Order: sequence, then C-alpha cells, then structure tokens
Amino acid sequence: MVEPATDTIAATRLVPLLKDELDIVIPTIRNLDFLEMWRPFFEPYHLIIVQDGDPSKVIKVPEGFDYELYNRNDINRILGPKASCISFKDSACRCFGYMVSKKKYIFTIDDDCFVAKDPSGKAINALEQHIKNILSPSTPFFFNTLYDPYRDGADFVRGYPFSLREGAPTAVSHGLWLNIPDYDAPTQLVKPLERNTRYVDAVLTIPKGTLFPMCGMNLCFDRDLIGPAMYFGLMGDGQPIGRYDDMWAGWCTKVICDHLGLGVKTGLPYIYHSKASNPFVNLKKEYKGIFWQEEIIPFFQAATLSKDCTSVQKCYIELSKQVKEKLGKVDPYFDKLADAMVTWIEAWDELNPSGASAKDSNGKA
Ligand SMILES: O=c1ccn([C@@H]2O[C@H](COP(=O)(O)OP(=O)(O)O[C@H]3O[C@@H](CO)[C@H](O)[C@H]3O)[C@@H](O)[C@H]2O)c(=O)[nH]1
Ligand SMILES: [Mn+2]
Repeated sequence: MVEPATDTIAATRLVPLLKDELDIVIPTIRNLDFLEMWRPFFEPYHLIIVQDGDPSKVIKVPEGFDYELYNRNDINRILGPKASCISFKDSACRCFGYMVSKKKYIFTIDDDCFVAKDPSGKAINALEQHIKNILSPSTPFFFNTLYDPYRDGADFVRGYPFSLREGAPTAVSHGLWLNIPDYDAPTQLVKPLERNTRYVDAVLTIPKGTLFPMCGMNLCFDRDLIGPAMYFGLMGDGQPIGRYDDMWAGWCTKVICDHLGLGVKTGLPYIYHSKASNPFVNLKKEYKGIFWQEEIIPFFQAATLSKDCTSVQKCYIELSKQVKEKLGKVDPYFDKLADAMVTWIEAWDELNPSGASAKDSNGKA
C-alpha cells in the first residue's frame, strides 16, 4: 500500500536549486493546506497561485510562503479582452501563471498531489528531481537503452553515436503519479479501484517524432525554451470539452520541440495523487475529445513547420493556422481554438516583451 511520506523534513538537506529562477504554479479552487506537506521542498520558492471559479471566495494560503495570487478579476484586469483565451472553471487556467511569471523555469502541480515515498521509504523531493531532469540534456535523436545516460551510475551504451552524446537542451520534465493514476474517464469507470503502486526508477527522453499524452499534474518546463507553447487551450465553462488542456499543450509542445531540436523527458519524479475526480463528470468533459483525438493525433503526427519558424512564437502561430485549416472542419470549436492560440501569443508577448533586458536572479526585468 503506497502512502504519502511524512518525514519530508529529514529529506531536505540540499540547498534549494534554482531558488530565484523557478516559479511554482498552482491552479486551485480549494484551500492550499496541501502545501504543509511540501513546505520543506517548496518554501524557498515563489508560488504563483491561479484561483479558479468564484473570485470572491477567499483562498487560504499557509503562513510562510512567498506567493502572488490571481483570481478571474485579476486575469480580466491584466489581459483585458485577451482574457478570453484563459479558461474558466477548469485547471487549464493555470497557464495564466506561466504567462505572468518572470522566471526561467516553471513547476506546476495540482493541489491534491502530495509528497510520495520511494521504495526505500524516503520522501521524494519532486522539485529537486525535475530540476535535475531539466538541467541535464535529453537524447531525442537516438534512443539510449540504459535510459537517462546523464544520471549517476548510467551512461551511453555501446553503439551510441559519439556525435550525439552531447544531447539536446531539455525543455520539459514530465513527472508521474503514485496512487491515483491520470486515467481517462472510461478507464476510471472500468477500473475504479486501480491504484498505481509501481515505482519505476527511470527517466526517459521521448524520441523525436513521437507524441505523448502530457499531464499537467506534476510538470516542469523551461519557460525561455518552450513557454509560449504551453497554452492549455479553451476548456471548462462555455466550452464543449475539458481535461484535454494539458494534452493539447503537450502535443503542440512536442511538435515544436522536435522542430527546434529540444528534448522532453518523462518518468521520475513521482508525486502521490490523492483524489480521483468524478469519472462521470470527467466523461462528460472528455466525451467529444475521445473521438476528436482520433483526428487530432494524426494532425499533430503529420504537422510540419517551415524553416522560417525559428522561435516558439513563430512555430505556434504557424501551428494555429494549420489547426484552423485542418481541424476546423472537424468542429467549429477548433476555429475558436486556433484564434485563441493567436490571442495567447499576443498576450504572452505583451506581458513578456521580446528582447526585454536580461532578467535579474529574481526574474525581475
Ligand atoms: O474547475 C476547476 C477544477 C479544478 N481545478 C484545480 O485543478 C487541479 C486539478 O483538479 P482535480 O485534481 O480535481 O482534477 P484531476 O482530474 O485530478 O486533474 C487532472 O486531470 C487533468 C485535468 O485536465 C489534469 O491532467 C490534472 O489537473 C487542482 O489543483 C484543482 O484545484 C481548477 O483550477 N478549476
Ligand atoms: Mn487530482
């Protein structure tokens, strides 16, 4: 039986890496008591809390954390009409936190995710592992059968081309979950009691040309390398689909990472996901996505970006045009989504003017 760790205090001996270069983004409709368990790992970092739902509700943040909190009124005030691209009443709202951050790295986590234990019973500092993943190269161009060659105790295996051993910059570190796995609603309904107790001690680079279902529950990325692609789409209130926010961002991100020669890793770290959301509610949210994705995936698999697409923004705008042209015929929703993708980039560039002076260690321009 996997339980959440309780001895996190003992587990924190390392100086917090990237303390002034990383923001932790949390979407929430609840109080943030879960932070107590993460305190030893998270307290040194700045939090960006995106409060979803009723902005008049007061969200209690435990004492001692350095944070900024944005509710829907703040989003509307800051973005004006462009706020239309930020979802309401869906965890997709978290991408607003990516946009307002001034730091190089983002770690995003759900408020029902707790500190997990590794097989030895040690508390897992998920943030520390993500930082190791994101600071070491990826190997998207040739698969290393001994997994991450940059980890202590591993290396490139025989036959791995030396010309490729420098690897590629890592843009994304995708963590996993013990206890409640991130299953879709049909799988949840068929296997309501299934719990993930399998701890796999591996970090893998997802090969170039391969898509993956990105989960936003336990995710870290380099904002400078791939931030503008991390738009979590139009979900929730007033939209025909939900729970495809992170997936959409992941598909766009992977196509752009492949084009720009950036790496995406998945595997460690694990968090302990404590709450299964309601499978019937999830089925309603996912319903259209379950058959739309049979068109969406071939679209992303076939997507190519021209050589003029030399920045994430240019790639993303190019992708939005292809979404409009090729997915617009699947459903008018994709027309709207393609427009929202453009609005997102406009808002991103407004809040993050390119060529802004170098950001100091506190991420202030
Ligand atoms: O309307 C909402 C609902 C929730 N949130 C916040 O978002 C996260 C996730 O919420 P929850 O844990 O209840 O839902 P899950 O189904 O476990 O979420 C995962 O499934 C995918 C949904 O797209 C995604 O991969 C995960 O988020 C919590 O922090 C809630 O407080 C919200 O902001 N608005
Ligand atoms: Mn959850």
